[in-house]
Amino acid sequence: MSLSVNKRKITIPDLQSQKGRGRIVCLTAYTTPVARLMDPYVDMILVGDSLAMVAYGMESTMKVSLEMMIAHTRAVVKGASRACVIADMPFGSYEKSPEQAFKNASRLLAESGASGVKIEAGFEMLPTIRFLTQRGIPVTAHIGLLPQRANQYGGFRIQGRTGQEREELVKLAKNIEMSGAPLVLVEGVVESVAREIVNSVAIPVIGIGASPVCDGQVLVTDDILGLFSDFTPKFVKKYAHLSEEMENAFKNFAEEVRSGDFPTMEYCFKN
Ligand SMILES: Nc1nc(=O)c2c([nH]1)NC[C@@H]1CN(c3ccc(C(=O)N[C@@H](CCC(=O)O)C(=O)O)cc3)CN21
Ligand SMILES: CC(C)C(=O)C(=O)O
Ligand SMILES: [Mg+2]
Repeated sequence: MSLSVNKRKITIPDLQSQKGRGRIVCLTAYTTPVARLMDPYVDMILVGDSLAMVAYGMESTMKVSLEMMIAHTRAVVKGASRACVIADMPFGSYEKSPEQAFKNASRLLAESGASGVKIEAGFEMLPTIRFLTQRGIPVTAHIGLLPQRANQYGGFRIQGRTGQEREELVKLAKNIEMSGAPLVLVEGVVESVAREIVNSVAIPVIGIGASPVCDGQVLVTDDILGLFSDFTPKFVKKYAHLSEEMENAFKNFAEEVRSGDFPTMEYCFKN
């Protein structure tokens, strides 16, 4: 059954109840109007640090500040009356220690009204996941392809292709569950590894480029709308081509202003 029949606010436990049932629907949003439009149709809205590349023209997700994440998450919370809002912790705001993570995650939640945070995690983040979840902050752990570590991998590289990577990812997912995380998000892994992860944990696994075996799917909204095209990952399906529509609108406006066709009297005040 879909959570979409619910009228009330979807909570993290509601999402957890979907393990092995319907699929959790998630998209990113960074602004109030976009959150408001998707709210009736999605279970979860992720305020991703992808906003660095999608909304600020930065070349990586590494330059987003906590202040930017707070401002955008607050805007999204305003537009989300039923979807569960989760915010990415920015690079540098949580890796140093569980205490640093708690300080910044609690600020992000308190100042935005989001329901939980997401961090990019390897084994070294397990104590932090435990520290936060034991203190009232539900942490979604993002594993697999970690965009905040692109410098280390030498780009956005699909994970789980070697036997060792595969074993480590499955072990990591199990440890994340044991550390108290309510959800795990898996990005850019081969199908067989995603399947093993989904079957190894009792918490929902939300996938991006991680095959249909996952308990939920997330994509970057600007990608599915055909608004962002600096690059298009193989896992993106375009559901609209808004760039073309916007370009047409800009071109037509410019032409009409230059020709004098806009504004006509119907757009003018008269006394
Ligand atoms: N607009 C946008 N969409 C995203 O999905 C996204 C972001 N931004 N920014 C942060 C990360 C970066 N992501 C990416 C970016 C590129 C590939 C990509 O091009 N992957 C190659 C495969 C490379 C390999 O085989 O190792 C591909 O062909 O899809 C994947 C994920 C996902 N995230
Ligand atoms: C791609 C998703 C999972 C994300 O982390 C983001 O949008 O920043
Ligand atoms: Mg992110």
